[in-house]
Amino acid sequence: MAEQKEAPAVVGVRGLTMAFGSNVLFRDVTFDVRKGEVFVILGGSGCGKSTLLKLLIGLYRPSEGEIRILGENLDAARGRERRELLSRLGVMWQSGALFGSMTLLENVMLPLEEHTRLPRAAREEVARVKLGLVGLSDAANRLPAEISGGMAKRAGIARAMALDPPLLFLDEPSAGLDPITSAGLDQLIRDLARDLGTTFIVVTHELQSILAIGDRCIMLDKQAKGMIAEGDPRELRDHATHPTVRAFFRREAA
Ligand SMILES: Nc1ncnc2c1ncn2[C@@H]1O[C@H](COP(=O)(O)OP(=O)(O)OP(=O)(O)O)[C@@H](O)[C@H]1O
Repeated sequence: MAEQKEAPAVVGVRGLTMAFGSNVLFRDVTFDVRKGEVFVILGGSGCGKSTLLKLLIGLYRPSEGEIRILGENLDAARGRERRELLSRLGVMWQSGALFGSMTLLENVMLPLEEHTRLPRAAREEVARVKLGLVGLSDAANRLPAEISGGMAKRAGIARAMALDPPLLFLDEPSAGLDPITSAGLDQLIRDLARDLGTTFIVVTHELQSILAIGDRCIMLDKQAKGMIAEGDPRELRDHATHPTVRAFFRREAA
């Protein structure tokens, strides 16, 4: 979409290298994520997708390179400045990571309790709105054990959106879901990106999801220890020449 090419970068990664001891996961990774797009990080098992996500949300520090988030240099931000920057990022982990002893409503209220001074009634109202956005209004008083896997993911997204983050990170959202539930979640992600203008960064290796939700993607590769593709997933499927990229998008053996 033309207007998305014009949109400002909300994430800027330059020359990013990450190693654990002598184990270099990837080198010299460079990309931008533009406001309002659904950006997918993909690649085979062990190539460093989750590690890249953790770098972007400040859980790890890079071995080399620069990460700019919402215009700020993440590594240079310290103390309160860093905490404030990180509190503007919403994250949904693979399992949904809901607290089992709390209702869905209480789970979504939790970040509001931690990061705002809103009175209880206002926190509850905001949380109900978020549950409504993900289609869970009727399940507000249920416990995580009483809902399906797909609902747990939706609740995880509602909680990640509690503070209206401009940037939302999703770690393997379709993991463990059947294809129909997974397609419903993809539709939700697209709707939220379109209606709220939220930027999504999604780690996944589900080809159907990538094609359904991704405006752009990057592909990491374990052998290459870095990025081997960047672009519109549909164009990569149709035109990529790199054998690993072609194999992935065309579901061929590499
Ligand atoms: N905290 C850590 N300490 C040491 N090594 C780590 C750590 N985290 C990850 N690694 C190494 O990085 C590799 C890649 O891990 P990562 O979880 O980022 O991959 P991934 O692409 O998300 O894989 P998957 O799709 O299987 O989840 C691991 O195989 C491991 O060797």
